Amino acid sequence: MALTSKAVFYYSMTGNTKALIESCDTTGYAVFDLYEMALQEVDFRPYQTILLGTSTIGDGFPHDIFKKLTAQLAGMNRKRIGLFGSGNSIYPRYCGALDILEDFLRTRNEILFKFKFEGYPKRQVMEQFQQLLRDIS
Ligand SMILES: Cc1cc2nc3c(=O)[nH]c(=O)nc-3n(C[C@H](O)[C@H](O)[C@H](O)COP(=O)(O)O)c2cc1C
Repeated sequence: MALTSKAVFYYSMTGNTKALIESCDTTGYAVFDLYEMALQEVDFRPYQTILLGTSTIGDGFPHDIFKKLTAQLAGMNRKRIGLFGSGNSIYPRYCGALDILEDFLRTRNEILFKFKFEGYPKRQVMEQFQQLLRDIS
């Protein structure tokens, strides 16, 4: 697989983050639902551009699966990364999972965007995200 290829890896608890990615035309991207995968099946290495999606739980954290993927995430180097995910602004750390992932990944990789949205994605949110996907070469 070419190193220029693109992939989306996402985890969604109640389907909001999943609904965003499913609303978009993801032609050109390999799309992986982390909920459906065994840990050992997750491999970021073949992809140069990686979109990571997660909602936020706890007190502003990504889902546990990302903790279990720490070694793989730490191994990411010179990737182009986009972060996206749903949250709820009644919590003090709105979509904090994305901030944590950004902090963890930004020194070794290029962060293309961080796209936070509230609850189930509205049409405008879907359109904005679709545009982001189109803008990534
Ligand atoms: C126990 C719990 C903790 C949460 N903590 C946060 C939080 O700290 N920050 C936030 O923005 N949203 C938080 N949320 C809201 C979810 O991220 C939000 O409902 C989101 O839309 C779920 O998206 P998903 O269906 O893609 O998993 C929390 C939800 C639950 C159930």
